[in-house]
Amino acid sequence: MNVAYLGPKGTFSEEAALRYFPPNGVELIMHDSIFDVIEAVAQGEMDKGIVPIENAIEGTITLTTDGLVTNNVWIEGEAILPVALHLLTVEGADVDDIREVWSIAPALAQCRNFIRKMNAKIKHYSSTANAAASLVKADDKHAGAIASEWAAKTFGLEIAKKNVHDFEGNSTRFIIISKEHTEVPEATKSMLLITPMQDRPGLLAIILNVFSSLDINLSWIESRPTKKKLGTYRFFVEAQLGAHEINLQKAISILKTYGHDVRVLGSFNSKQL
Ligand SMILES: O=C(O)C(=O)C[C@]1(C(=O)O)C=C[C@@H](O)C=C1
Repeated sequence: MNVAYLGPKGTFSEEAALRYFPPNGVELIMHDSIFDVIEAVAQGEMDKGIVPIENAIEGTITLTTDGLVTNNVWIEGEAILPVALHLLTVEGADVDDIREVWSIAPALAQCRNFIRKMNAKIKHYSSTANAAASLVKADDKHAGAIASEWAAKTFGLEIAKKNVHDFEGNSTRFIIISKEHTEVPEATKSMLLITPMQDRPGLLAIILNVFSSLDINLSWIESRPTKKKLGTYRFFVEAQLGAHEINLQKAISILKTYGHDVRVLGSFNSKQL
């Protein structure tokens, strides 16, 4: 079995993949972007993929939610990884001389206050590890990369400042995706994508009422623009109930009779890494 993840070597995605999948019989294949991972799974080039969907500080990783809208993949698992971000520099660099901080957007956002205090500019890379690798290549003493301890070791960089994320207890939630709809019979969570038929007063309240009236607890709700007209949205709704449960099926059919489009994106269990 092959598993796609965001590379290069040394990303949090790689760490999550190594901790989630058993070592035997699994080949981890790195990809250049989160979107490439989702697409490779949707097109059947990869058996499975692992991508970040939510961070405790920054919230939703919209690259992933948008990828789920446009690609037909199935969420079969969830894994929560503790995330410690550090400022990495090349040997001999002085933290006081750092003028630029490099990383992937969600990691930069998790250290926003720290970077502001440093008075540094930001530069975007496709992953924390890509920023670290680019720093080694550039050998720039005026730049630092926000990445993991594992990335520091992998690329031979120094940890100039430890734990630079703005709030303690940082973690990122990853989803495990596949092309096939593998039913997990004892799944305790499901993810739905609801595209309302048309806007009307109390639309979201009406949708949420369907779940509360069936005693279904929701653990996550996120709206994303339809990208067709300003002010129109789709809703990602995560329920604490497997897709096989009768109450969830009832909720889906009620929402459909209201005319809303409902896609079940997956049904899964959560794992702490
Ligand atoms: O760049 C990486 O190391 C990733 O695996 C991506 C990513 C993300 O985009 O959220 C994953 C976990 C952390 O939140 C920071 C970066």
